[in-house]
Amino acid sequence: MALNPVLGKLVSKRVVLASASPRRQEILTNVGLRFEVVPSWFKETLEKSSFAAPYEYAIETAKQKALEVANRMHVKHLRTPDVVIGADTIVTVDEQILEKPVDKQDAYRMLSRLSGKEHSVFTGVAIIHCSSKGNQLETEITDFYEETKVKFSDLSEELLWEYIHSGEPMDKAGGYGIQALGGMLVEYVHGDFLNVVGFPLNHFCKKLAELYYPPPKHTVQHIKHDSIPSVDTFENLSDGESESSNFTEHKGANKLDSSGMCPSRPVYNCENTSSVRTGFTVPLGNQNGVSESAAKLPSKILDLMDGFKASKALFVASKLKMFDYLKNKGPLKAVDVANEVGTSVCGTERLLDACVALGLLEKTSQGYSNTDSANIYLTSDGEYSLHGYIIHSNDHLWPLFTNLESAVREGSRQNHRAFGRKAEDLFKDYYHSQEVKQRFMAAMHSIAHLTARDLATAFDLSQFKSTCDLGGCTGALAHELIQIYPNMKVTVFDLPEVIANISYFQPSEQCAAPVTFVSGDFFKDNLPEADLYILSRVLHDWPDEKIHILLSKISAVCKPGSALLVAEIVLDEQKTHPPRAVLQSLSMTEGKQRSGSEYKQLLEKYGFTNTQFKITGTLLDAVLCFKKNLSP
Ligand SMILES: O=c1[nH]cc([C@@H]2O[C@H](COP(=O)(O)OP(=O)(O)OP(=O)(O)O)[C@@H](O)[C@H]2O)c(=O)[nH]1
Repeated sequence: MALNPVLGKLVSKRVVLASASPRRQEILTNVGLRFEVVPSWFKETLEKSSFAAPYEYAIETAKQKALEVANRMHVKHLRTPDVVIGADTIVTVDEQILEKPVDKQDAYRMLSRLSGKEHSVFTGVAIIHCSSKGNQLETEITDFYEETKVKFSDLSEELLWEYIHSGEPMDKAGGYGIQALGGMLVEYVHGDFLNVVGFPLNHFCKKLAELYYPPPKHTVQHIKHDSIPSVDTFENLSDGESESSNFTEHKGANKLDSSGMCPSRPVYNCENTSSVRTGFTVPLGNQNGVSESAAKLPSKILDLMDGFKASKALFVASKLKMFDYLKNKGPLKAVDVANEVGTSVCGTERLLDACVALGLLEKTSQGYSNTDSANIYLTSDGEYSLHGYIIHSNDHLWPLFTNLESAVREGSRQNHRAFGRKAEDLFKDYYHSQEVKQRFMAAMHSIAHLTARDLATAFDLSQFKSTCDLGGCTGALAHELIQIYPNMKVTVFDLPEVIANISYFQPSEQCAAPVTFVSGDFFKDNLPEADLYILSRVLHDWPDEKIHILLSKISAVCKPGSALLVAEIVLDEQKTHPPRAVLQSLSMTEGKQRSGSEYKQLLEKYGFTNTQFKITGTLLDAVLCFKKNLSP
């Protein structure tokens, strides 16, 4: 293994990544580095004009980020790390430094500036080796930077705004994420791709190699300056020599080669690109009988007009368990499915064809069969089955949405219209009718199981010895936590009616440490003791008075340094994205969805600080905050 030895040098050290960037965490995790994440509190406010070159600014910011964490850990937490890594990514164009956009207008300004041009992405990295002499923190700093050139195509206004509304630009230098949707804007990349994403892994490994394996003089000529030494090279080098702390400062080791901004040619415009959906043109006869390419079909609007039909087709096929039959017995002809399910042949054929059109099924001369996604997500026993949530959507949400107009007119829940009962009675029903109870739990379990891994790994939670998932229902997240953190004791706290029905949802293979289920009402009863509390998909459901009761109770039992992990969809600051959250709130009147700053404010009110966000872009985002230390 030629790759491991460099990073292997860090195995026995307490390594801290002083960054909240999920991309940096991912890049380093992917290569097997073990580290704690302690995001830096250093504000990126250094005076840019005081630096001769942009990379100097990025390096200095990276250094300050890492130093802040090293100092904080040493002084406040009395834990001196061995190595702290800090990084800062910036974009430069027209001699201007662009960081993360502060709002959508700012993102627009940045992206329109980058449109059609080549720009540079610099990531400054600081590697700080720490030691404690007496009470003093001693540091040895190594830093470097990497430059990558990126050229954007010409971006149309429509594309720019669509991209901005996706929410992707907001936490990214220069307002784009090359690793995701932003990749569509890029014509070419010259240099290290990962440097653009936020961490120049290759250069980092070379630096580690320089630090831990400084070449003895006689071998210098055998090691290419810009190569990561291979195993052979390592074996030829003496560890004893390299182990000494002869870390040198490599300040601004490379020079900015040129500004290299060349004017661009219009090459790529989404309006003309068939791979990007903007609608298509149809020839229309004009008044003179001459056909002209005129009206663009508004494909988005047409899709929305049909959306409810597609949803209902999915719901009905799920309710009739067609995906289950096809998984077990497919491919099947429509008549066979109809016989299995007990439905009409003509109706079944239409529904199956609709599912093919929607990409849920495949149709061949042998009959209909499930797509891979249908097997995984739509069958009731699929690995990540959404069946429970789909049935909940059909039986519960659909009737509520049917009464949306009345909800908007009256500003109130429509349970009485949809179900002939008030909301509270209905909620009680969930726990009185066995069928409704199972349906509701299956729905919650579907989403919890699907999102569990993302949530459990959104932050490094290994510091917490005990966790309590409040309203954790079937324990889907709890089981995942134990898989990932085998030393963690996890308790699920939920209503007695829920706990009584969890057995069906337990994994067949038990983890090393079983999840503990405790029944109680989190608004009334004492909460189990824990270092970390979790509220997943709870806060959005309740009115402010209830949230006040719940957060006051959690705050009261949390010791300083304990934490609360909230899993919700976090709205952007305009509160219009992502659409899933905004649409979900149409059926609520008591609870509400919140933006990042609203969550931060709410949590601070109950003594939780250092709020960190992980916007996953999937079903749930994660917010981690810590109970404030008592003032000395
Ligand atoms: O193509 C991409 N370009 C940039 C990014 C991400 O952008 C940010 C850059 O911001 P910064 O260096 O200040 O880092 P933060 O996220 O604020 O975290 P710190 O706690 O380290 O300050 C960075 O996250 C890149 O990953 C991208 O994702 N794609």
